[in-house]
Amino acid sequence: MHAPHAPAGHDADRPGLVPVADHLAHVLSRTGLVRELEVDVLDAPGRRLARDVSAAIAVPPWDNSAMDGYAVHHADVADASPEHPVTLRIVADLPAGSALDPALGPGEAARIMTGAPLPSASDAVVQLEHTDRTDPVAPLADTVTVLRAPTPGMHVRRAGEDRRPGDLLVPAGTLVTGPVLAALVSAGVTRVWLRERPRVTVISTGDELAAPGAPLRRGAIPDSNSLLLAQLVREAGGELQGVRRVRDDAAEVRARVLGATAQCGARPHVIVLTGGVSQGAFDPVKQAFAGSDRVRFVSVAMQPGKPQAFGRFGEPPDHGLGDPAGPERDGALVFGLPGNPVSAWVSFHVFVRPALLTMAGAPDHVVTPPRLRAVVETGWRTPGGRDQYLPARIRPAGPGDPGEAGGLLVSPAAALGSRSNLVASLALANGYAIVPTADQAARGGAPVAPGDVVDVVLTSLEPARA
Ligand SMILES: Nc1nc2c(c(=O)[nH]1)N[C@H]1C(S)=C(S)[C@@H](COP(=O)(O)OP(=O)(O)OC[C@H]3O[C@@H](n4cnc5c(N)ncnc54)[C@H](O)[C@@H]3O)O[C@H]1N2
Ligand code: MOO
Repeated sequence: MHAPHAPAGHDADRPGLVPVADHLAHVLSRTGLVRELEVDVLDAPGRRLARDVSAAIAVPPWDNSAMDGYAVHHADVADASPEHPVTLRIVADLPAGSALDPALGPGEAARIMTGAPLPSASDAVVQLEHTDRTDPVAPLADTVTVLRAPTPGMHVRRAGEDRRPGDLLVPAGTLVTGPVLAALVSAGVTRVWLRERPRVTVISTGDELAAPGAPLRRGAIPDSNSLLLAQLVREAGGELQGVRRVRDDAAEVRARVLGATAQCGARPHVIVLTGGVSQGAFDPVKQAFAGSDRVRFVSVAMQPGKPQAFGRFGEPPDHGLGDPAGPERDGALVFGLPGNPVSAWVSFHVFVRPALLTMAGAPDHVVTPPRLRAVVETGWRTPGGRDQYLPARIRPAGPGDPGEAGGLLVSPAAALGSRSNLVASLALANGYAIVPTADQAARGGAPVAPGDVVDVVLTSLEPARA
């Protein structure tokens, strides 16, 4: 595993740039855990476990059969073969769900279905294909002839073989998915301690922004960032507290931020702003926090995503203090992301998502997404002096493709390559490629070329089209 967001090589010509890893470390150092709460296990899906969960009952709960067949005494049939078949008397019929525990004397067997509890007296199951009773729907006969000997314990699933009562079932930090829920209910767990979802307010800024679908006057564009970020928040396990659009007016931006953190009820843990963080004459987010030492503006050594604002501001989030002495006491976590849509998308993945996951108690290996290696299919230019984060189409190599079969291939999502305004092409990205500053320098500024190998991070498990 690579170091989290490997540091950008410090570029001598750009002394003001903060390495990506340093900015991320600063963000995470100011990020605490949200509150934990105990809920019914059926309300758990989609949230993370706050505490380890142990099995309350054995899984499986009792010895049972792994095959449709006949429960036997192993000793009775230890020498059975086609040449020396052994005939047993059938004394019981045990479908799955049967509560019976029939006594089996010597020379006796019970017909048994997959999942039915094994009679206490039995120590092996002969699958029906190894008997003379191969018709699964035939009425129960009086006898069965065993043609092949089972091994001792054959086709028996032992009580507790998966988990015994008290065994660790699922560790803290795990997201409750379908399989996790299946494990919890199978192990008799009825209540679990979860982290609440981090509550997030999204605020987009800009005089040019029109409501999605509204007619566009000259100069206007649809406000896509607020929808982009709202959906990314949901996908990262956050709970949307509100989505707002604000004009390029610093006083209004400040009022909105303060208003969000002061509202009655559940205040947001996080406020994500987009736009207005750069050098423009009307950049309202920058002006809204001017003079505040609580929200700082930095230039991060990444492309896109260079201008970033980050800090804590406003009232602390209520009903949500995981640790009252933790960083939450300093107000909501505030991110000011650049307005260019690709910059906002990359910035969310690199800084905001790790913070949301950390708040929810995700383990480090989840907070830091794995970097995979991919062979470049179509090349692209690099910016130089900043780590490049390129929206990419990533897919497994098939027959006739370059690289090893099953290995990953990567291409730019946009035909125009690495430009932070290409919002329409973002739809094709299922991840991003990372070309560190040092690697760009090592190649003397030459473009990334087909056949090169680069790091990629998947943002979706759905592979790109060939
Ligand atoms: N003189 C300089 N100009 C710029 C610099 C710089 O260093 N010096 N940095 C550039 C970089 S890099 C970026 S990134 C952008 C960041 O700009 P802002 O965060 O201030 O964002 P805006 O100026 O408000 O908008 C930039 C761009 O994005 C569009 N946008 C904004 N909000 C939305 C939205 N909600 N939905 C869709 N599109 C949005 C906006 O229309 C602009 O085209 O600054 C560069 N300039
Ligand atoms: O950093 Mo900007 O985010 O290059 O487009």
